[in-house]
Formats: sequence, C-alpha cells, structure tokens
Amino acid sequence: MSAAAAAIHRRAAAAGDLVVSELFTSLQGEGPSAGQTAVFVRLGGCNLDCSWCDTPYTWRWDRHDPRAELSVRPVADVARQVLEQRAPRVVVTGGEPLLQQRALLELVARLHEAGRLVEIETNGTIAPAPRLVEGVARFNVSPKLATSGVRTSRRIVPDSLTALAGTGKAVFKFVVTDPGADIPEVEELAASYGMESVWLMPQGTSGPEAVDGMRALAEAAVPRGWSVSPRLHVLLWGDARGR
Ligand SMILES: C[S@@+](CC[C@H](N)C(=O)[O-])C[C@H]1O[C@@H](n2cnc3c(N)ncnc32)[C@H](O)[C@@H]1O
Ligand SMILES: Nc1nc2[nH]cc(C(=O)O)c2c(=O)[nH]1
Ligand code: SF4
Ligand SMILES: [Mg+2]
Repeated sequence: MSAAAAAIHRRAAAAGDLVVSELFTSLQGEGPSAGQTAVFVRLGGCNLDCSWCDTPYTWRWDRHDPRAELSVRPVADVARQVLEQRAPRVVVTGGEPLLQQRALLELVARLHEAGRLVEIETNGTIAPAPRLVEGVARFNVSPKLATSGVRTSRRIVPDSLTALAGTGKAVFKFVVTDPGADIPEVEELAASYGMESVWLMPQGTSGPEAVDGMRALAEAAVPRGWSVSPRLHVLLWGDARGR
C-alpha cells in the first residue's frame, strides 16, 4: 500500500470511521438479487490484486491517487446517506469491505435495525464476526481462482471460507476467465468447502464479453446444478463508474 493510503486507513481506524470510495444507487447487477434496486457503499482498500479487477481505483495506488479517490467518513454519516434512499437493499463492496470490519459492523447494525437488507460482496479471505453475520442478509463471496493471477496462499484462506460457508448466508460467485482451467478449480473448491450455492460469472467489463461469457458458462453450470450470474450493470452501462 502507498504511504498516503496507509495514512488514510490509519486515520479512519483510529476514529472508528469508514474509508469510502463511492456511494451510489443502482440495480444490483450480480448474483441472486440481480435486477433489484440497491444502494452501493464501495469501501476503499484491498488485500488482493486481481489482474482483471474492475475497480482498481479502490486499491491500485501506482495508477490512482488515494487522496483523490478515498474519503474518511463517520459511520453515522454514511448510514444517514444510505437511509435517505428509498432502496430496500444495500450492497457493501469495495475493494475488500471486511478489511474494515470494526466500522462495518456499526454500519450494518444501523442499516439492519432500519429494516434494510444488507448484502456484502467479499473475496472470502476474511472471516466475519458473529455480530456482522447477524445483521447481514447475504454474503456474496467471490473466491479468486488461479486465473486471477493472485497466488494460492493469498486468495484461498481455508478458515475464512469455512466460516463463511458455515454462516448459512453465503453464496459463492466465481469469476470465470478460462472455463477449461477454471471449472475444475471451482468443482474442487465447492466440494472442499461444501458450497451449496455456486454461481459462475463471466469476467469482463463490456456488454459483448458479458453476453458471450454467460452463454459459454451456461454449458458448464446447467449440468452441475449451478447458477449463472449476469453482469447487468455491464450490459446496461458498460464499464461506467458509479453504476
Ligand atoms: C470489485 S469486487 C469487490 C468485492 C471483493 N473484493 C470481491 O472481489 O469479491 C466485486 C465483485 O466484482 C467481481 N469482479 C471484479 N472484477 C471483475 C471483472 N473484470 N469481471 C467480472 N467480475 C469482476 C469480483 O469477483 C466480485 O464478485
Ligand atoms: N450495479 C452493480 N452491481 C454490482 N454488484 C456487485 C458490484 C460490486 O462491484 O461489488 C456491483 C457494481 O459495481 N455495480
Ligand atoms: S479482491 Fe475484489 S476488489 Fe480486490 S482486487 Fe480482487 S476483484 Fe478487485
Ligand atoms: Mg462492480
């Protein structure tokens, strides 16, 4: 991490605040709630560096300026802004949102108390605390495959995947780049961790990549009883930010 980004995260952690990248209202584009209106809270910082990451502006500080991209915001402020929206659903994503679990707990508790359905998008490397599990409607866990370019010991953390699977609130959504290499890896992970809900999602940030990818993934998903996730925001708006 860059020195500037580290300083921002230290300042937020000391105050119990959140490091926020962006906040917007859109349609959930991925997974079981695809098509539903949701407020997105995108937090800054990540512990992985996937080669194809579509949000490098949350963590890739050799190409983006953390002082321009990140803001440190009190939890109460973020909760108020989310609750101003009529959307029944909130998607907390990033970057990796569980890196900020202490402040995240407070945000999720407030939103849950207000009757919002909170989904967390996570890479599965960090176990959730019981109080976080309580307030969350679903974890959309996206464990990374070898084709992400991240080495195994960083992207697969067995205790964390076991803990997430054990919440009973997790679905597992795998980004597929190369079906020939990726599907056998998904099968192995699904069996090892008892993943009951497996979703395949095409890698890509353009409409044609999403459509062609989904068509190819249907061939692998259907015989295995798995699901295919769209990238609805990509189909509608391409790679636009804040969508
Ligand atoms: C940007 S990540 C943030 C949450 C968390 N860090 C994670 O990876 O799950 C949100 C979702 O987008 C997926 N994603 C990121 N870049 C993608 C790409 N180029 N094509 C398809 N999915 C992508 C991730 O796998 C994850 O499911
Ligand atoms: N519309 C829309 N749906 C999404 N679902 C998960 C997203 C994410 O970046 O985590 C995402 C996103 O960035 N946009
Ligand atoms: S874990 Fe998520 S946010 Fe982090 S680099 Fe990978 S896709 Fe991007
Ligand atoms: Mg996204």
